[in-house]
Amino acid sequence: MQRQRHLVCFSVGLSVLGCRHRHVSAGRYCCCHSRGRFRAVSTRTAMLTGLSQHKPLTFVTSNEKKLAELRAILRDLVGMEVTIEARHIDLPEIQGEAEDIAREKCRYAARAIQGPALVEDTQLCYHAFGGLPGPYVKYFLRNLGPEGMEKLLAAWDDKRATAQCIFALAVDADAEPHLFTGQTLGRIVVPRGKRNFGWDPIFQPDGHEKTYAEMSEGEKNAISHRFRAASRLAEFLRNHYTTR
Ligand SMILES: O=P(O)(O)OP(=O)(O)OP(=O)(O)OC[C@H]1O[C@@H](n2cnc3c(O)ncnc32)[C@H](O)[C@@H]1O
Ligand SMILES: [Mg+2]
Repeated sequence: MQRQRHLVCFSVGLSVLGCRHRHVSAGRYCCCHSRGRFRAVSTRTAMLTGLSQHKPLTFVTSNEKKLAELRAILRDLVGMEVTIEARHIDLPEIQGEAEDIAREKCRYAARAIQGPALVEDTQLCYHAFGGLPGPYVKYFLRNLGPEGMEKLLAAWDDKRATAQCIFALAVDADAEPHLFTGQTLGRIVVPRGKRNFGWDPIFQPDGHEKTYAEMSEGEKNAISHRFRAASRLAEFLRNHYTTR
């Protein structure tokens, strides 16, 4: 079947500002920069993703640091020229497995937006605790602070932890979310470094002498759980929004 080309809005929430033409193969045209946020895709792709010119993708989060990191990762590391506008909606988070929480959060966001929605859920999983606090880390952190979260492991020799990030993307209000997961292994240490983002001061990634909080933004973003998940998300976006 011959694919017809037409313009599809990449997003308003996640809009293309410019284009490095990485997605354009020889002989094909690119319209990324013509109107700022349009690019050519095949009608088959457009139908597949469910995204259309009238349904922009929006990142829904209450966390400004997540937003800042995602923006920097996509721009600096993954090479996607994008700008992201977040919508702050207090999304209900069910109890259960991390994947189910992310999916449900995404369904809720997509229904609230009435269109394509991106959400993210982050977990910090202590190996000694069988993965807890995992998706409930926000509540542990709020009540115990980084010091208390480190002390939780005082009686355990095993200080290992996995930082995990799950992006969930629903291409339409009623679509089943796609998940993109990234993990970074490390250990829980006595807090060191800046105190401006969650549990960063107590997480020291394997192979590094610094905690996340002691690293520069660039250092953390190059190895983080969020970077790994965002790379998979970017791959999906490229595959579904690029000129072929
Ligand atoms: O609105 P949402 O996107 O849900 O934002 P949130 O802050 O509620 O985030 P989560 O539900 O995913 O809870 C994760 C907790 O872990 C914290 N967190 C998330 N990513 C982190 C990172 O990269 N480093 C340190 N702390 C992080 C975050 O501040 C929360 O306290
Ligand atoms: Mg949350």
